Amino acid sequence: MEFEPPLIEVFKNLCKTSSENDHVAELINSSRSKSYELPLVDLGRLNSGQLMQQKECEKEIIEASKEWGFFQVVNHGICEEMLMELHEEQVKLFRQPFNKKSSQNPSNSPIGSYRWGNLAAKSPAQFSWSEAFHIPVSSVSDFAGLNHLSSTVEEYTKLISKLSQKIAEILADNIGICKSSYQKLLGDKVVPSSCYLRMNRYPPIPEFHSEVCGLVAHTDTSYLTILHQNKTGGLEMKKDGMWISVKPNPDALVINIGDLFQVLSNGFYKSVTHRVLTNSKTERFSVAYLSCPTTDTVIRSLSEHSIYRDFSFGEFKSQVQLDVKYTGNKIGLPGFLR
Ligand SMILES: O=C(O)CCC(=O)C(=O)O
Ligand SMILES: [Fe+2]
Repeated sequence: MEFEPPLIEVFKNLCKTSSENDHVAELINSSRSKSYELPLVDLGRLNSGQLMQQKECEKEIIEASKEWGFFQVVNHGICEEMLMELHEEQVKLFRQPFNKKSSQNPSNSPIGSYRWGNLAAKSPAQFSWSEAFHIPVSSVSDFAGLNHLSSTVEEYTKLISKLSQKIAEILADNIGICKSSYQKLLGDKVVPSSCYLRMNRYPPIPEFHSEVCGLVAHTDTSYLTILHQNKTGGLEMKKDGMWISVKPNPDALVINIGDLFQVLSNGFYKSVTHRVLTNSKTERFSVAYLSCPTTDTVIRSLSEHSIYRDFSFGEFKSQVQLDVKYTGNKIGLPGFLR
């Protein structure tokens, strides 16, 4: 099929050249993961006009961010029709010929970039059986034009940006970031050119390779990520050393804490490792919105006893890119401890 990236060829080569081939199966162990229900938060209460309900909802968001780093939300203000249209546009986007998709590849392109597999992978265990478009929010409209997508993608991005800001305000307020500091740390710094929409597609994988990840284990380089997943499961998060699968709920969006909120809160909120498993029968789609600041933003906790040294977001991103290039893996926050 002309839309499929040549994942199998690259993966086979990686298997040939890698001595770790025999150990891939150790990494997945998908049959041992548990299917828990993540905390489910009804956001309808935030605008109910009832102070008690609003506070209760905020408390649940804070508790889930602290205990799980992951939660699902319903009554988030994005209607089912829009989510269905978003999905259809996404299918259309990925059904374009591979050559056209990969021509949108330059990583410094302001309009967005296309990734498939993981060309930095040093072993099969580091390979991601997926393709993705990474689009700065400020370029969503140009990107949609270039790929003949409807205005739904832009409308979705506007709504999800607002939702992300609301959740960020609640989390920041709880860790003592007052309105004026919030503006300096997040409000003025989280702008459309620094936030991203990541559209992911996970093609079905031949059964004999089912030990390969759709997306290798990672934490998100963001303040917050809000994810819409289609009905095909596969997302797993790590809790207490166990992989837990995040069952798709058609009414819900998945929110997870990224590395930057973990630093801001000095480890109170958890940026949790997650990954995506592959499926031999059905393809999976997801759209992740990543809220990020401008590269010059200094990331620091307000605590006097911060466990992380101060760093700019640009420095953090560059380090992540270097680590992936040289080791095949993201190291992330452990490299920024004091
Ligand atoms: O597809 C998913 O469920 C997860 C995607 C993800 O973790 C990411 O894009 O960072
Ligand atoms: Fe992620």
